Amino acid sequence: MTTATPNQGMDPNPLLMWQPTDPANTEMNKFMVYVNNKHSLALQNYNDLWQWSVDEIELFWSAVWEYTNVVSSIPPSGPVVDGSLPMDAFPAWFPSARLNFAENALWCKDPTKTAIIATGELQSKPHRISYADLYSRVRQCAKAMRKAGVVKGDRVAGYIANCPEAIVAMLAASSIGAIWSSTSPDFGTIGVLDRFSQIKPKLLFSVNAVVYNGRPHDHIQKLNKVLEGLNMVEKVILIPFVPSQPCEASSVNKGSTWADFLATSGESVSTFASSSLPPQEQELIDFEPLPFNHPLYILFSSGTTGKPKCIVHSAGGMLLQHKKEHILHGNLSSNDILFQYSTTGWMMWNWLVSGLTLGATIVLFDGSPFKPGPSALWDLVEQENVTAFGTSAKYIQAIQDADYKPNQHHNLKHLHSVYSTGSPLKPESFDFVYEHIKKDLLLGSITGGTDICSLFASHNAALPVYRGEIQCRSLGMKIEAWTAPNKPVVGDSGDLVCSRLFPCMPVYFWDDPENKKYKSAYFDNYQGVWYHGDFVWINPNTGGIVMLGRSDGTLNPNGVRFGSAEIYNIVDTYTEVEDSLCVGQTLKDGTDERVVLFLKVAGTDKASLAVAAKTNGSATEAEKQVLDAPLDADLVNRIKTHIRNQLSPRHVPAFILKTTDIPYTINGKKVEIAVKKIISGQTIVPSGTLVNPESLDLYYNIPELQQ
Ligand SMILES: CC(=O)CC(=O)SCCNC(=O)CCNC(=O)[C@H](O)C(C)(C)COP(=O)(O)OP(=O)(O)OC[C@H]1O[C@@H](n2cnc3c(N)ncnc32)[C@H](O)[C@@H]1OP(=O)(O)O
Repeated sequence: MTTATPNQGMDPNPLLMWQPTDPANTEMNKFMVYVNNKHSLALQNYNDLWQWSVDEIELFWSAVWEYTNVVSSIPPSGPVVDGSLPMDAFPAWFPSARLNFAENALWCKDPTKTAIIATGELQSKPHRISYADLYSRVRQCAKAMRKAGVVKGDRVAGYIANCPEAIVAMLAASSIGAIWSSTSPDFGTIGVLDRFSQIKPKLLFSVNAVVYNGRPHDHIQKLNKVLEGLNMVEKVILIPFVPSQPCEASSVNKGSTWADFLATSGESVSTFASSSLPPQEQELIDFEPLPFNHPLYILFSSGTTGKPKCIVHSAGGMLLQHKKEHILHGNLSSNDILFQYSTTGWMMWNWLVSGLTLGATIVLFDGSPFKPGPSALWDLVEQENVTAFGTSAKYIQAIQDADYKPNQHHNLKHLHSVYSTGSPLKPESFDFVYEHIKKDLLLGSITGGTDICSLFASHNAALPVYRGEIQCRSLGMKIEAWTAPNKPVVGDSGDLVCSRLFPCMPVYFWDDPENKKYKSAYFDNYQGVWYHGDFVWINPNTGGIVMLGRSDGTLNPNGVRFGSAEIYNIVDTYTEVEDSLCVGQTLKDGTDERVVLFLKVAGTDKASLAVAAKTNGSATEAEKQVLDAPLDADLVNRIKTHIRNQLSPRHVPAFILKTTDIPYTINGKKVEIAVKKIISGQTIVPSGTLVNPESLDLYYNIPELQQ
């Protein structure tokens, strides 16, 4: 466990930015009335409700199941979970129930209603798919998957753009009980192989090309490279995502086009065959009735060592948690049009897809949100009457920096919520949203992560919004700020922990038979209590939350999280580089960071310096010469290009700088957090566990990192 940074500047009396006009009419308050009646309680406010939800987890989650109308082939009976067990016992939830995630996503009462609006950069007009149409496409795709030999538990992967076919394939896989996993086309070969080679997918869905930043990028070449390392894939299904680009099945190994693949279902289909028949009048999908804990998704999170963790999320956990978040916290219903800017590689994509389980319309966008200009997403909000608009703190900052004021150009009358995630939303961005987007809306700063594929602290349509704060701890999530084991604090900063079981905990990590990796990822710091790796501050007055940054080495530039191990795996292949250290530098306003990669070039270690000292005079002179010599520009460019091509453009460090020593602990671990703090402006007292504490001096006041 780590000591929290001091809670400088935290304001226990933040400015009130917005209040709901009719809180009694929100789903949150209606739910409170529902549980009061059902369990003869007298809960008065959100705080009471939250406390009850984390004290009585069995009653709470069972009430969420009923209130949000989960569709199940066998409804739950008997115990919900053994709530007395520690979190790292990973008990089964709702063991008697049987359900299917895809069935829940396709249940919409009005089949003519639009399920998906899909668009993106350089696309002339949005593509619309009704619930009836979605149902028939999922049926065809599921039949084709079964024909291809996909069975329960198989992995089906997407190296895929944010397009309707990704959702069709995901729902088709989950209707069978296969497990879906996706990564976005900006990922390079190693990034994809490090992920998919671990989970061994049977089918791979992909696209011919993507468009980003105003131009098409061919995807086939990258796809073929990836396939060289994925010989377990039996079929690759190629979607003609960019019509102007070639899309030949023969251009990839084991390739089939989307249309040819669907045709193997035996149904006569065209690529976008549309069906207006309601599901009950169509041939029905054969939904597998599955236990609550049956795997739905595999998501990836990379750390400071080794390959990315393959986090397996359950169908029941995702369904119940996302329904709780969308319906109770977001006050969303089937009348809503939900947009979230995301790629298929971020968990917000999974979160968006769950909007289908409410019967809402979801809006997909693929490409740069700034092309052809900063109005791109706002045109969409206006044209499609988007009611809830999800984006990142970084995006809000970017339009603010561009001095783009959406309310001067757009009629946003249908918009009732804006969500922001990825990194903390700074107080000035709250001012910007209320002044230049819309006065009367719920600004939900939300936080959670890939590890839970959902939220720990979130929006709440029944509560006021205070400047700089996340509105509340989410129902059923017993999150606290701990300064030591079992020492929760309020009004002071601490480690973000979650100390009670919740149903969307990962069911397991892939290929981790004794849950060793799983336990060490979350339960090593505080025995049996989920440690999330963030610092947090809880306001005693408002109950709001402020996120204070990572307490581990996770990198988070522009709201895109990844681990330093991915960078080390690349840099380690360079013989010119003896060692490296990759850390984030928190920017002055504390809300974003840039990645800095330090290289210790071969020949600059202490022994070599001593040799140089003999030849050149004093050791310090030799050290000075080595330090003063600039890093070879060609080496820097090669590493940057390598990272860009093999991981993704989003992984490329903002700075690659030279160092002569890298701090290590006596256990042989690179000391990332201390260096991160130093380059972010803090002074560190070296811990006694360092082998070379003097090396930390090299990281103070580095000129390049002062602007
Ligand atoms: C609840 C939770 O806690 C959950 C989460 O956090 S989930 C994660 C949430 N995170 C986010 O939403 C991330 C937010 N950030 C962003 O969306 C983007 O950084 C941004 C839209 C704000 C900025 O966009 P941008 O300026 O275009 O930069 P970015 O999108 O990062 O692109 C970086 C590079 O990748 C390239 N790129 C991106 N996608 C590409 C693709 N598909 N093909 C080729 N290149 C691509 C870009 O061209 C760019 O290249 P250059 O460096 O040559 O310019």
